[in-house]
Amino acid sequence: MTEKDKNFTHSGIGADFFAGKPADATNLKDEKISFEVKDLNLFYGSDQALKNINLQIPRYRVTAFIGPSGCGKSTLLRCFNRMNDLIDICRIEGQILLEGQDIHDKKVDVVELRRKVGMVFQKPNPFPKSIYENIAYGLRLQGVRNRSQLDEVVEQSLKRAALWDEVKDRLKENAFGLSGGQQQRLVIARAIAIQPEVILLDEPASALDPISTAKIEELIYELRNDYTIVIVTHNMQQAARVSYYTAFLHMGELVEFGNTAALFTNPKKKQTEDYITGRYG
Ligand SMILES: Nc1ncnc2c1ncn2[C@@H]1O[C@H](COP(=O)(O)OP(=O)(O)OP(=O)(O)O)[C@@H](O)[C@H]1O
Repeated sequence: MTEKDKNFTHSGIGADFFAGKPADATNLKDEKISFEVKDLNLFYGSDQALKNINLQIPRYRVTAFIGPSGCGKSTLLRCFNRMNDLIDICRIEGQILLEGQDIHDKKVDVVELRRKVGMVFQKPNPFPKSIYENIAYGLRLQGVRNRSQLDEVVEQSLKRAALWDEVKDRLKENAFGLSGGQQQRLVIARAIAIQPEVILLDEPASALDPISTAKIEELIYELRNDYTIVIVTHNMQQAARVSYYTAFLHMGELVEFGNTAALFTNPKKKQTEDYITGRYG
């Protein structure tokens, strides 16, 4: 370990953490891109929360957003499925392209955008329905009535979310009877059931105990090759464990974006280094 690497042990993440992981296995320029953010500025009333963000989110990779409280991580995440549309005082300038299509274009159906870009929040939010109906809900909205088709999707989605074995004998029970960690995996299964391309995770494990957190992290790892995943996290170890790319934000600006191992062991910007070594945040 070099002298510089030793500096990173404050956050518990040093070069050792990444031993064996390829630091620069893939360059961003070689990736297919899901989202492209161009000159994005976002205002809540007269307060600017995001400043001139330019960013690409690689397809079928896990990208983590890290940074101190209030730096704009959740705000940026909510831009990707236009959840900020629901906030009256929010105004956006710039462009966000999903697979080349401007998501603010008049032709874009927001309901369809949110089907393609699913979102999971900090607090699990199952519907007050049975476990089965939570998963079947989105399909029923799409007009699927065929029972065996619904059964199949429910089973596959719950398996994909690593929950099937725990709930297969109680599918008719209310989802509120599940533990917090199980509810969060149920919500992820509900998102998976309608075949999204992207899954946005806003601090998905911060309300969970360590064992449930580990299960969510394992699940993210399992899903990483089939979905573009963007995760907001306060927990740098979590970002280091689950993500392939990391974006560090500070006071509404994107300070640094890069391969996670490289960003944590060899940050290019002083602000990033200060944050990951625990000097502030
Ligand atoms: N609905 C809103 N109305 C007005 N201001 C908001 C709203 N949501 C967020 N903000 C402000 O925008 C800034 C960025 O907030 P945001 O929640 O995106 O940051 P964050 O990095 O996710 O923070 P945290 O880690 O604490 O969740 C903050 O100054 C916050 O007060």
